[in-house]
Amino acid sequence: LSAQGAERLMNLHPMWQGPLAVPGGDRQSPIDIVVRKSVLDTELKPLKTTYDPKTCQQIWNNGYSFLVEYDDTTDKNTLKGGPLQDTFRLCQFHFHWGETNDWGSEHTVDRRLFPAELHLVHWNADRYSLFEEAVMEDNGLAVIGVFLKVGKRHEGLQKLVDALPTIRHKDSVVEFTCFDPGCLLPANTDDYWTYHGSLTTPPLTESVTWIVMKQHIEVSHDQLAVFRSLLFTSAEEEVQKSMVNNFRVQQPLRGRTVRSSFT
Ligand SMILES: NS(=O)(=O)N=C1NCCCN1
Ligand SMILES: [Zn+2]
Repeated sequence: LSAQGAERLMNLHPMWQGPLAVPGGDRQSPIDIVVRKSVLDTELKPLKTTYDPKTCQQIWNNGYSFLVEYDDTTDKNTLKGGPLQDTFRLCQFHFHWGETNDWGSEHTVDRRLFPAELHLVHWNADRYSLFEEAVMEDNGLAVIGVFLKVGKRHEGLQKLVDALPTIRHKDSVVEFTCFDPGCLLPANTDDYWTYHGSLTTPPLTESVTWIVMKQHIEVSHDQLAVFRSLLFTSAEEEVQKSMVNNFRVQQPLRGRTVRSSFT
């Protein structure tokens, strides 16, 4: 097995932590955001999100995280502005978290870890007609990252937390409607860092414009504990493994510049 083969295997392993970048990958994610090395870009515009809660369809456990999926066959849920030239459509959001509140996020800020990180995944609907096409293309995707901190209860999140026990096992799906993903964004969405990177789970393609919010959101300890009650394993498997630490290790910056929309 060549080194490259081993790398590919490593990245495909179910609990792959992908310590290595994708072969030849020089824009992999996640990364540590070194604040004093980020470059202010005054051309960066405010983010413009328009989400329609009625287009929320289902919530399911894919064996690595849980995803809330939206109907992306029309332009009902869009992301524009910020560093983006085109209009992007939301297809799903999901989270990454740790087994304790001491770690769990994928990105870090000056090495600071957060207990969890939300990813809102969008694809470029001006250039492509399906997520699957956009995922392979430069500038095909835009993912908003939001850090979670443990504090007061997040009222908007509770409807989602209440659904998690019904999708404990891998591959379980339930209908999930009327959820506004906008309620998970911080109050201030004008301050963010942005850089060109990749998906942090397979296919790890380098097609993502990352937009990482400076302001975090707060969730309660108990809400986050319910995330950890999910399982990586399906109902059939004998040994049940709790879904925790579903984050990728950080990747080399490879000379990339992280831009900031604020000083
Ligand atoms: N964690 S991530 O970068 O969003 N990775 C993803 N991989 C598959 C499709 C959606 N997102
Ligand atoms: Zn993610």
